[in-house]
Amino acid sequence: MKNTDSVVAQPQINLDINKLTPSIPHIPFNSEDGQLFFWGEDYHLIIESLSKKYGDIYSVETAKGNLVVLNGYQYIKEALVTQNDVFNVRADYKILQVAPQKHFLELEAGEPWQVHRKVFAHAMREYFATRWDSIEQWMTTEIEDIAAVWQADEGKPFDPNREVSIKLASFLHKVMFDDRFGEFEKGLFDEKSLSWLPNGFINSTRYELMPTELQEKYYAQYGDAIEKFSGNLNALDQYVSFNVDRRKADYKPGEYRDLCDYLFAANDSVDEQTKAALNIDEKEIVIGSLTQVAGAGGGVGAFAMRWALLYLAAFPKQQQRVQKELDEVVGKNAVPLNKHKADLPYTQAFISEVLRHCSITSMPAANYATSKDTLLDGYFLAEGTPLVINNYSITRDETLWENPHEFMPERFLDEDGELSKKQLGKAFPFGLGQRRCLGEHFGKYIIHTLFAQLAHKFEFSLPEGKQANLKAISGVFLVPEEVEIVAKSRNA
Ligand code: HEM
Repeated sequence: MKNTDSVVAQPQINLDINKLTPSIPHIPFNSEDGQLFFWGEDYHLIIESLSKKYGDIYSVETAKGNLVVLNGYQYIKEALVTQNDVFNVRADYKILQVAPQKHFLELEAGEPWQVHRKVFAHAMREYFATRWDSIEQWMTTEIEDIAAVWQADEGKPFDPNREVSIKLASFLHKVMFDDRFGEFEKGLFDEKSLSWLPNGFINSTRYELMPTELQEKYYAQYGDAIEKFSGNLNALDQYVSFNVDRRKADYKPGEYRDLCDYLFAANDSVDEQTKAALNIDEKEIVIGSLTQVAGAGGGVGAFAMRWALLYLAAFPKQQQRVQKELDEVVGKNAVPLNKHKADLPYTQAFISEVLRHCSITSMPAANYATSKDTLLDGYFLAEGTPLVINNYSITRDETLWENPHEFMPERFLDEDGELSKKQLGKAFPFGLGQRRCLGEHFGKYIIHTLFAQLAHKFEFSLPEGKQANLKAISGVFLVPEEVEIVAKSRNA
């Protein structure tokens, strides 16, 4: 036992760490910049421009307390990687606490998140370990269907979103539920629906952080996006729940037909006591996981493809180089598959540069918060401080990229023309740290395969007399404001 005889009583000193550390540059709500932060349209550009004035860390006054914004690779890396045990929980927004979103893995925190992430990752590993050949065949079939529609409409300007969204959703449906999209599923989603998700989330959080007396005015301006955001999440949830119930009816433990069955098994692998203590159940583990697959894989995958085809049309010389590489490595009449990927450095560099330049994931999918008191570069952040992580700033960080505003696929190649690991290590479209995307490998597969097969089949251009418009609708994901391209079959 410890001898306490010699311990002398120490005088009590109450240190207020808040007073001992420098104060974070602050933007009051009623200042011009505060109003810009809350009411402006291009959120990613606004938070970026404020960082030029206030620095890479600043705070914004809200009706619920201060919100801290982190910009630039150094701050974001220090928070999400070095202090990943502190910057790993979610901010306390009402919009995130209602079903269906409260079941999504990315919105959970603490032990329920850890358990959910572990079993979801395990289920995906088990599923993908044996399915790659079939997956590649399903994907190729869906892309052939896309191509048939575009060939029939050859020469007419179009937005690739419709065919890509529906066929990608159909592919994911096969992965999750072992059959392709039917007319019923197609009817559930309209082609533009997922494009509303990105700004809906930002507008919902800004609405919650406003003083009550201003919320009505805010709603009049942004309510449409907020309603569509919730409506689309509900549609996604209904679609997944309906199919999970259908698969559950004839699920046989030990016989795995699809990813849904692996998730039933994952749910069974967590004992009931643990689930009860953590307040998680089958709704989180099966439906919450599959909603991520459908929403993230389908939504972000289609956004990425819209951008990628737009960049091909806007940069014809670079498009020719992609196609030359595909023809030489794959062959003019063969289909680009996963096995070719390693021999297609320029094609991969082009995709990496699209994701960097369009800054597809300009913010993490949900706002972060701190799990305990901490210091960041000497600044004090109390437990529960809500944060906005400005990933867009990494894609424009001049200390990382030469001429960051220019589109230059070759920046991802080394002097031997191979993909540069060093450059890839500075781009984070799938996030950083403990909460990095769980579907990164699969997400990359989806983007690469769709891109390589479509670029191999078609030459894309802008409609006659039209200038490239690379402007984005702002949100947690950046989506193109408008895409209109023309496709010409390369095999004609
Ligand atoms: C298609 C391209 C995709 C991109 C660009 C992407 C990007 C991201 C990003 C930026 C995050 C947020 C990281 C953070 O909070 O800091 C994220 C989270 C997540 N993504 Fe993806 N994602 C994609 C596809 C997928 C797919 C196909 C799946 C599932 C199969 C998936 C599952 C998840 C999950 C579960 C999380 C939450 C992780 C957590 O909170 O622990 N994603 N993703």
